[in-house]
Amino acid sequence: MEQIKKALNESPAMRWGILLLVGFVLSVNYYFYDAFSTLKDDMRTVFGFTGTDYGLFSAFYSVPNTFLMMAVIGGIILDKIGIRRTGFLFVFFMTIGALLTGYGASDYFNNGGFGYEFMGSFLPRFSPELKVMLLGRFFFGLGAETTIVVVSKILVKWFKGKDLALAFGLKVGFGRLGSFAALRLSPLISNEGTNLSSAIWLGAILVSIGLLAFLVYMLFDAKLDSQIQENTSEKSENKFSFKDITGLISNRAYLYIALLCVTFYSAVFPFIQYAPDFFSDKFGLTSVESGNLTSYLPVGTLIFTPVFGALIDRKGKSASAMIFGAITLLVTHLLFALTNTPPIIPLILLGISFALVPAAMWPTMVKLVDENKIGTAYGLMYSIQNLGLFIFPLLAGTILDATNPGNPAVSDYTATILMFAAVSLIGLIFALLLKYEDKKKHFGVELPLNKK
Ligand SMILES: N[C@@H](Cc1c[nH]cn1)C(=O)NCC(=O)O
Repeated sequence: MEQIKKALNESPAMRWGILLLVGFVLSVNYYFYDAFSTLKDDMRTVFGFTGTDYGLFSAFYSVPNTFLMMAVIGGIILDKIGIRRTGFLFVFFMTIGALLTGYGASDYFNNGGFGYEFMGSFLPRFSPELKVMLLGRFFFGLGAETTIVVVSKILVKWFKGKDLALAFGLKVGFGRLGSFAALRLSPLISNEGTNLSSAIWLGAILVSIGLLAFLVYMLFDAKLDSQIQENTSEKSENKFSFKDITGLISNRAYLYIALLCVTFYSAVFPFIQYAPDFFSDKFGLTSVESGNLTSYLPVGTLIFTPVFGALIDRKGKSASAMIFGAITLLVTHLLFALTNTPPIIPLILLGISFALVPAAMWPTMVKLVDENKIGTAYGLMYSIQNLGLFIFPLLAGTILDATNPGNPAVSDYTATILMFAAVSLIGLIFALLLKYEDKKKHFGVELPLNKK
């Protein structure tokens, strides 16, 4: 009788070790994504960026994923050519993008370094440093989003049926750790703009170390694949068909989750990109104080997303959790916009929402889609989500400039935050529709994820 070897993913120590490794890749990804929010005012004083320039820089992350559909293409490539090759390619893009952004913000470039003259020779409305930073943000976004899809597939591969929601919660936690570090370190290093480019370079170096970590992961992935093939003598052949996409969007439950995803995150991530500036303008805090205050958000979610994930593994109730999280988000923005409640209170509410919805939303996908289509499903969801991550930072910057003419040092954010409240309300409607659809079609969204 042929002996079945114990595969690497059967070992809990290996599984959690892998989570640590790919979690690091996510941490540096989120670090670079969030490294700029506390630098908004420094970029205004050093580079002369307006609210719209900042919004454009923030939004450029999403251009490849929305207009070139790169996250969905990345997901399709992932299902077709596998984790190692796709992961390497997209972590590499993310690294190139981070290095390019650092270059655009560097003193060397801004003192007439390589490419400065050329970048100044077209589109004079945009400064040379903004143009290079936009290019960098473009490549960073192109790589970073598909990297998250790759990491999600890695977790499904190693954890399916074995604390998957907890693993997803911890994955999100690693991302939040990166955001926390960025919110704390960026303003400290930048020191009111005197070391602005060093603050950005630190992020670029961390992303480069993330590329090395992914190379290490690839060794374990190859080993696991060889074991799976030995044990099952199965060859995984995954042909992409457009029916995969049409199949996904004709599944209403999938569509509602994707629409909740775009609305929920559009009311959270773009808000965070402006939160430090909002806190200092509305509550008179310094950039370090407002960065520290904002950083409580990722810290709270770092702890609570895995806790909620573990609960969902055991008790289920994912759709109800998404509804509750969406209501909490709406209340948060209304408190921020219309009251002078001490900001820590709405921030705690935002933390609950920001922990609950991701803990429930991401692992629910295994209830709706087969594992060999999961990359495409996550990729499509990210591409749809990126449309929101493109539109809303820009819209926020435009509303901010329109309601505060003259690029003042202190701005009134009421209209901008009310816009986020309206988006949260739409998200709540999709969460309710998801629960209704699940009740009708019995996908089991409300059931626990762990196998009995
Ligand atoms: N598509 C990402 C966006 C992001 C934020 N920071 C870095 N990337 C996303 O939605 N992540 C899911 C999450 O809950 O963090």
